[in-house]
Parts: sequence; C-alpha cells; structure tokens
Amino acid sequence: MAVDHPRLLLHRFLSPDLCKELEFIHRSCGTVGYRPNVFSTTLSLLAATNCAHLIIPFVAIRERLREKVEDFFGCEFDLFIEFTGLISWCKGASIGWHSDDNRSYLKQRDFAAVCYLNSHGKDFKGGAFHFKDGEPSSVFPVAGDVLIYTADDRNVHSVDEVLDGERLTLTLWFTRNRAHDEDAKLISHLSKSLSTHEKNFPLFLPLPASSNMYWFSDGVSGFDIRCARIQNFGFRFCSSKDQKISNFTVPDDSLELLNMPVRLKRGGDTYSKEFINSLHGLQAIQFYYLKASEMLAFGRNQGSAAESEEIHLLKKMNGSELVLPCDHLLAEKVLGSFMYCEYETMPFSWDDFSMAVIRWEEYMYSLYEQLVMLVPHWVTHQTIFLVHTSDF
Ligand SMILES: O=C(O)CCC(=O)C(=O)O
Ligand SMILES: [Fe+2]
Repeated sequence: MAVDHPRLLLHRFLSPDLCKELEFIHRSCGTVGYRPNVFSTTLSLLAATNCAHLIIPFVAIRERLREKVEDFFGCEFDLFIEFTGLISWCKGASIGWHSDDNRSYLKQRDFAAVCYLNSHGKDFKGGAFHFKDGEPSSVFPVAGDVLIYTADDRNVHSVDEVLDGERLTLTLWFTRNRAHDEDAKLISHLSKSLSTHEKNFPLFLPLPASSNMYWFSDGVSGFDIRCARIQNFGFRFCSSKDQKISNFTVPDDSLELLNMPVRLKRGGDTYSKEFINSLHGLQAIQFYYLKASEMLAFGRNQGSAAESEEIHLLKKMNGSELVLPCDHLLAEKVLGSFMYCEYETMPFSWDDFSMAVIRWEEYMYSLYEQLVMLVPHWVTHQTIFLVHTSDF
C-alpha cells in the first residue's frame, strides 16, 4: 500500500444485479440531497418512510465493505459504519478539492468507500474522480467498482462536473468512534417502529417524507422529484376516484396531492389501480423497469390463472392529471434523458405492468419478512449483520 496515499480501487466488487437493485431503491425512495443537484437515499430515510425493509439489500454489501476496509487498512474489528447512502449527482453537480474529514463535524470519519453503481460514458457524461496526488490519479466510474481511501488529507480529491445523465454511487464512511455508529441509531429506530407498527397502515407501503424533501429548485423554478422520475418513463400522476374533483378541496399546497391516493396515466390510458400515494406508484413503475427484460420474457403466458384474472380486472379508464407546479422542462434538463434512451424502444404493456405490481408486492413482503426475522438479532448484537439461516 502506498503509505503517502493509502487507497485501493477494486473492480467488479458489486454484481450488476446488486447495482440495479440499489438503483431501483434510489429512484423509488430518494429525496433532494445535501448539496445542489444531488439526490440521496440514506438508511435513516428508508426507516423513516416505512421502507425499512429496503435496508435488507444493503446488509451483505455493508458487511463485505467493512471487512475489506478493515483488512486493507489493518484495523480488524475496529470500525463502525458512520454513514451509508445512495447518492446521485445530476447535471451541474461537482465538488472541488477536499478531504472527507475536512469539517469539524466530520472529524470522526476515518475511511471512505465509494461504490459506483453506474458507468461513465454509458449512463452519464463528466463526473470523473481525481486524486490531487499519487496513483491512480483519475478514476472513471464503472458500475460495480469500489474506491476505498482514507478520509484524511493524504487523499485530497475532487469530482468533475456531471454534464448529462445521473451519476449514482453507494457511499459509506467508516469511523473508529463508537459514538458515531450508524447501526446503533438505526436499530433503536427499527425496533421501536416494528413494535409500534400502525395497525391500519399496510406493512410495507411507503409513507412520504415532508414535501420539501422531494422539491428540487434551481432558484427560478422547480419540480417534485417523484413527478420527474415517472415523467421520464412517460407517466403522469392522476387523481384517484376518491378525490371527487367537484367537491374535493385542493390543499393549500397542491404538492400535498402527491401524498394522497393517486392513479397512473401513460399516453391516453389511466390504470385503474389506486396507489396509496405517489411514492407507491413511483415504486411500481421503477420495479417494472427493473424487471423489464425478465418481464418481457416471462410475459403474461406463464402467469397463473389467478393472476390473469386479477390483471383483467384492471381496465383502462379516463383520469384527470394532477395539476402541480412542476417545471417538466427543467426536470428533463436536470435529470437528462440519457438513461431512458434504452427503454424508449421497449414496448410497454399494461398487462406486464400489472404483473410487475404483483411481483413488487411479493418482493416487498419477502423483504419485510426478512426484516422482522433479523431485527431481534440486530438488537441483541447491536450491529446490522447477515444472520445465516442455520443461526435461527
Ligand atoms: O462520488 C465520488 O466519486 C466521491 C464523492 C465525494 O468526494 C464525496 O462525497 O465526498
Ligand atoms: Fe469526498
């Protein structure tokens, strides 16, 4: 290891499927981030929005990363994870020379691990990573690769401005300071929320954070990230039948409509299923595109009779689009149409979409079941880890 610049670049550390799954989580749950033109999905956001089951796909990779960092820097069993988050940078985002512990409130950070979930040149333009000194001097993100470095001034680095598309990473910081252990805070939150789960609220349906967390603004106009994400796939949110427009009073802040039941519209069709809120609809759409290739192969033909019946009940109808103060042109400019090109030629089918909604529910439920099984073990050991089935 270079003593002056302790760092490591690992290729293909994450499988393509895991990269896609984490991308699905970010595009279904992410909020506006801590800096301009950045979006983020932290584990505490997932826990706070009734999506704690979506922490499950992170568990194994967090464990592998911690082992790798401890091993490489020779500090076995010494590290706590301080932060885990999916972070995406869209057009205009960049960061100048800095080290990751360069603020008084960041001093606890000892090491960073940045996992690239999509690729430079394919999914976005710009966004190359540079170290000020030492080798490698530049890193061009490739999905699956991980960059590990110390958070101190031996690894001063920068990221070029993103010029198009959305650059996505899973970023972790590690600390030797137990007081900054992310797991302890998450476990206490999870055990409380599982024991006091609202009886009337469906187990794994998303509950939105406050509307301003989804609002992207460039200072002149803005858009809601949930609307922007579905717009890029050709969808719009519609009012649900329960919102009788004639006597329905629009809340003062019309964005609150996104927290109420909605339907989805695409082209001239409105899908008759009601989603509990816009995040629920957004998750279904993102899941359809996550599974798109499988879905096309699997298709309607192999669905069970019960499923086919359910699908036929979901007829198309007329729906009125929600009137929201979203600047669609800005959304397209900021998020880019880069990644959506590959989907443009893909035929869309409502039957396949219905199948995706069913599969989404099964997937969420299976994650929820795993969470319920795991949390007591996490509470006992005060750490988030993979419990092997033989240990149950
Ligand atoms: O995403 C990257 O490549 C690095 C980001 C970074 O430097 C930071 O978040 O501090
Ligand atoms: Fe950094």
